[in-house]
Amino acid sequence: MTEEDAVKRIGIIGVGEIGRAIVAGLCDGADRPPEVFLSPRGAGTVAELSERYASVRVCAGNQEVVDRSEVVIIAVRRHDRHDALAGLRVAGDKVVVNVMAGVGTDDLRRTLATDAPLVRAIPLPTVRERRSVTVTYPSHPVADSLFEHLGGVLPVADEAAFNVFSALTGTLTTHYSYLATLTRWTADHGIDPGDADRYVRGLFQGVGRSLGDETRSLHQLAADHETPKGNNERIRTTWFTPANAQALGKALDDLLADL
Ligand SMILES: NC(=O)C1=CN([C@@H]2O[C@H](COP(=O)(O)OP(=O)(O)OC[C@H]3O[C@@H](n4cnc5c(N)ncnc54)[C@H](OP(=O)(O)O)[C@@H]3O)[C@@H](O)[C@H]2O)C=CC1
Repeated sequence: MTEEDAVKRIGIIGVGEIGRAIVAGLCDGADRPPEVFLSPRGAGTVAELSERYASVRVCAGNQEVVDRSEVVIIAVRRHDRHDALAGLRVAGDKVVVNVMAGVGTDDLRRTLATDAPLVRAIPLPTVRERRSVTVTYPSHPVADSLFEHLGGVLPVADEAAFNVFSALTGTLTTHYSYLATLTRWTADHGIDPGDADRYVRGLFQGVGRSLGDETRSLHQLAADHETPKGNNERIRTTWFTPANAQALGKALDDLLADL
């Protein structure tokens, strides 16, 4: 994205975990950060962000966020959306980016009663370091260039495809819990919990790094880490059985049906 293309005024309604990560991604170390306008809820967080970044300002209310911005990012929790948004006036020349999981475009259009383009997006917390590949639908040049700047953008063809990616992001904390379970098992066998924690983190940081090697498929990476009849093959085939894989697929299907 060139400086000329860059969105210059970005509003965020709902400044919690993901809102704060987006602000950091936009402003941290940026030569010419955009002006960012924040909704006032979460007074401690927004005050801290406006102190840390000169281009960030806290607005008196959500309508002011909309009025000052070219792009408005909606990042409240799903069940807070009516309180946060009902009655706002959103002119047709704004672009609204909806990052709320499980809130479709039709639903948001009813709440906002606007003709403005509405774009759904799935930013991940790594937008903070400008390393999230953000899925968007529908593709919109302004929203796509915003997320391109935050680590990359993956526009998809329809809302059904968007929901498939959205379901995938629901597996993240399971992954952390899997690692915590390995650590607990290690400590249960008499290993110092600090050593267990450090070792498990190190093991899987190695996995994270090898995922960066896109010349090898995921199956190839697995095969490269596995000795025939070795320990990895044993755990994979005795624990991650076809029934286990099927149960994971079913949990994802059930989630998808609710999105
Ligand atoms: N966390 C993540 O990794 C991701 C989250 N999302 C989506 O982003 C949304 C927010 O998630 P997350 O950041 O985790 O949630 P948080 O609870 O951390 O943040 C939500 C923020 O919205 C604020 N808020 C509530 N009501 C209003 C209102 N009426 N006007 C303005 N702000 C309001 C809350 O303030 P208060 O604390 O005072 O209630 C809080 O600061 C969710 O819909 C989620 O699905 C999407 C992608 C990734």
